[in-house]
Amino acid sequence: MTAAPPLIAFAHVGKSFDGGRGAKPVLAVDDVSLDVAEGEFLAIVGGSGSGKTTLLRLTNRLIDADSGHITVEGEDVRAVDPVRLRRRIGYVFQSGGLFPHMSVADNIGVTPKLLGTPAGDISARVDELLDLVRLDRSEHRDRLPGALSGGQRQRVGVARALAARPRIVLMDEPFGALDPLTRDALGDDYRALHHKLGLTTIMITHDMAEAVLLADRIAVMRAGKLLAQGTPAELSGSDDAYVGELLHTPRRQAERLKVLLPRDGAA
Ligand SMILES: Nc1ncnc2c1ncn2[C@@H]1O[C@H](COP(=O)(O)OP(=O)(O)OP(=O)(O)O)[C@@H](O)[C@H]1O
Repeated sequence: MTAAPPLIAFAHVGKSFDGGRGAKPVLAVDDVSLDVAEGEFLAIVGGSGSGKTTLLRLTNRLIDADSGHITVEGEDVRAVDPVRLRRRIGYVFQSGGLFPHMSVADNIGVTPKLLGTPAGDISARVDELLDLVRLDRSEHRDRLPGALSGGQRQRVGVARALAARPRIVLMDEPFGALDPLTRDALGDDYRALHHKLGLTTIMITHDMAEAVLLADRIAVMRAGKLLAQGTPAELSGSDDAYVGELLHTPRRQAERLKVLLPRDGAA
């Protein structure tokens, strides 16, 4: 039996940026090879400046690689028109990335409108998406992003990313700025959506605990390089010191919490 081809594949991908003012170029992504299978939820974990966002932006050609190849659904991304590619790939930004002067409904409907979808169909799709991300239709449809909580804004960001029915969703620290309860609820809700819609998701997070709880597989980046990849259980057996360090904190916290909170306090 042959294995299914990956839905997204990075092969020896490299990307540098001009360091500016005669400084050395910054090697943001350094020879990264990584496959993401259809239906998989992959978390990319790493410190600030490790190249996570650059890797995500290379996937939908917000920027182009200097070397190597990236394929999405079997096509080399360089052979695909970037605008068409981006319509096939949902993108959720850290702070929602919503247009502040546009209502929730208009924000969610922006891509269907660009695709020439009739107004009535867009309106029905907006309602469907609000239900999907568990926002009350009548309460939220006409609000401006500034009148939403951070968690509600992220829900709208997810709805907008899903509007054109993509098979792939890229998320750049989507829940990082939220309080822990909202973050947990949104993470769980998104994970359920990922399964229900049969999505393939790549999510960036600084938080190894979040990655372990949500993702099927985790890729660890440091200084532009892919240090390790695997299921949480596989990473747990890694002998890489940095991976061990990243796993140490959630492990230690879990052990301390078990002692300090012997009984589940939830109702
Ligand atoms: N447009 C750019 N021009 C110049 N340098 C850039 C640009 N984008 C990223 N870099 C540099 O590339 C490196 C990787 O940046 P990147 O944003 O991919 O890291 P990151 O892991 O996503 O960081 P963070 O977690 O802080 O968002 C950093 O040194 C950054 O300064």
